[in-house]
Amino acid sequence: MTQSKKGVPSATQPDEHLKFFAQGDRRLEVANAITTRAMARRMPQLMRRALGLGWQVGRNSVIALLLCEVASGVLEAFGLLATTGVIKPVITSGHLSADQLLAAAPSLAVVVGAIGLRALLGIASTAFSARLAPRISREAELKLLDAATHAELSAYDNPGYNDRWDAADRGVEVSRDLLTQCQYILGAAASLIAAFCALTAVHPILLPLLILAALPKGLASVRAARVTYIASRTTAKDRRLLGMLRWYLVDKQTADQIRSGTMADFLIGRYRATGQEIDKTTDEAALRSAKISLLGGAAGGFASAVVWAALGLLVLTGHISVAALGTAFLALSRVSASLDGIIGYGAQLFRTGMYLDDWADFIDEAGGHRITRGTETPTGPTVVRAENITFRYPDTDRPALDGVSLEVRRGEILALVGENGSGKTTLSKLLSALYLPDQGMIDWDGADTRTIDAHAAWSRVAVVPQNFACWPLSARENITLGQPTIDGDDAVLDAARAAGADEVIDDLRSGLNTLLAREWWGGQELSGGQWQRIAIARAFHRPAGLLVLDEPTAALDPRAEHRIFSGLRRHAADRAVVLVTHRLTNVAIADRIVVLSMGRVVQHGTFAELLANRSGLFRELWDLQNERSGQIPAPTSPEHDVAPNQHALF
Ligand SMILES: Nc1ncnc2c1ncn2[C@@H]1O[C@H](COP(=O)(O)OP(=O)(O)OP(=O)(O)O)[C@@H](O)[C@H]1O
Repeated sequence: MTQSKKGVPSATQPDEHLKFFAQGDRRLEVANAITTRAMARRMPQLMRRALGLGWQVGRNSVIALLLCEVASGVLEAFGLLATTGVIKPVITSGHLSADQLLAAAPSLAVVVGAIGLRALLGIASTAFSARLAPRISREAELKLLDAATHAELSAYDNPGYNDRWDAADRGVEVSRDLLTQCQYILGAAASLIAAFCALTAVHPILLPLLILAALPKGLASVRAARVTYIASRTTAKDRRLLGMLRWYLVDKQTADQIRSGTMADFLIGRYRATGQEIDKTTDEAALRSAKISLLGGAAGGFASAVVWAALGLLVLTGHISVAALGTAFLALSRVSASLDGIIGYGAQLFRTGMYLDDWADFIDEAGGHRITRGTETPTGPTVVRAENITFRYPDTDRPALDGVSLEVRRGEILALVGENGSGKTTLSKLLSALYLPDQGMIDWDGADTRTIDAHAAWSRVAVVPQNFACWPLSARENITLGQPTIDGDDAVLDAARAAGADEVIDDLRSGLNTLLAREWWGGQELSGGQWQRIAIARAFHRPAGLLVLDEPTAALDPRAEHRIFSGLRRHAADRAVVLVTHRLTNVAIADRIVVLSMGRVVQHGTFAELLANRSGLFRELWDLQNERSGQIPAPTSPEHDVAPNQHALF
């Protein structure tokens, strides 16, 4: 909500509505600048791209497909030229005798044979293209997934990124049409060339006349395709919003809150309103397209009339025979159908091409965020140091971190403490090389994380994030993350024990082999705390130099929490540990504590030092957290006795 004063919304300013936001939609600008000439120039490039993609997934099928189309064109030319030979004996005498039929038989055989063979070739090329299309689509999808996983994590914070991803994803969807469209265009082009040859044989003037006749319709189809593409791009954000609303409405995670909060009608109302906005845009585009097509059709009809008039004139003036007129008639209808095919499928191909450009751009630069760090392979890390770092999320008013410096070494536990939004999670992501600072440097054993190979760096980090993933995999794979273990299950069970996940695994019907996904056939579901134990075991199992625990015990019961923290020191022996938590009793285990406020370090020291500083933020938070323990009624029986220092802790 827009604020007139800090935290106070202005009555005159409207509520902000959920709307995906993308700065400067580059593709829309490109679409607006598209001309028919540009489209015509683009066609061969798109055909090359289609065949190139096909080549990667099945070169034999591509060769077979091309041969089928060429052979089909050649057969068509022969068939058309043979038509004159069929008509001539019939119309020269005005009646049909057995001799005339016999004279026409060879030409007739060519015509019939050509038709039959072409039908067979058509079936074969459809089969080849059906074989290639899904493979092309999968290949395109795999390339996109590869690019997305090679984008910087910060890409997701960038408003334009999701939009580019969506456009690229649409490119994958349409990629399966690419080859079919090319196949139809190639087929139509082969037909056209055959008909051109036949027409030129009848009279050369017919050729330019035909091209002229085809132009208006062609121009109109191109413009209509552009209008449709622009509408599709304009509504992309709203369509994404629909997808998200659908997810919130039906997903298991929100299902209970949709019901208990009686949210369904409200969200469905939003869905309906957004759908209506999309409809409005697409209706306008459909109307514009129809108008353009109508104009193109009218102009094309007039141009065709001119061609037919010219043909009549040629017959009347004796420039072509009546038999040749028959061939011309067939060739002309073939030319018209072929041109329709080329233009229609060409326009579709062009639209597909625009989506594929989005896809190709994304693959080239991972939505503008391809990881381009250095290639240094990290050791350790033994010492992780933040040197005067500043970090700001895109389009935010103030930096999430401002001039932060700290250090954590192997064998040490460093705790990050502070109020909500003070920058703890952001800092932990920078320390683990998931983000890069805008200014300053994160240094791993003397190497700037900007110069370290990102994937190599992440393989040395173990993270338990606040929102950890519950992978629909077996319990073992959930701990090993599907990565091979050299010492079988021993290390997995060790990590599980340290995280208290051994009790969870013992209760599973097939132990480590149990699939942890209820909604998947046969899977078992865990409670929030049980999942958290698995997530901690996952981090403990990873052979990492840096262990980051962000609120690792938020869902754990006191016994499980106690077990984690009492065992943490053992894990810190050969790791640098960064612990983020609001439960200040837990940070007593840390060697040093850094207190953050509004992205800045406001205090640092040991637990005892910070507690002793009565005017510091840490002490204030500590007192607030423990204030209510003084209000707990004193125990009335000896078995409920609590040690004095436990009041302070719990
Ligand atoms: N993806 C993001 N895009 C924009 N701003 C963000 C993003 N993530 C965090 N912020 C902002 O950065 C600041 C620091 O957030 P961070 O999550 O690091 O705080 P935190 O101290 O971990 O908070 P908490 O205790 O609530 O987990 C906050 O002001 C937050 O609004």
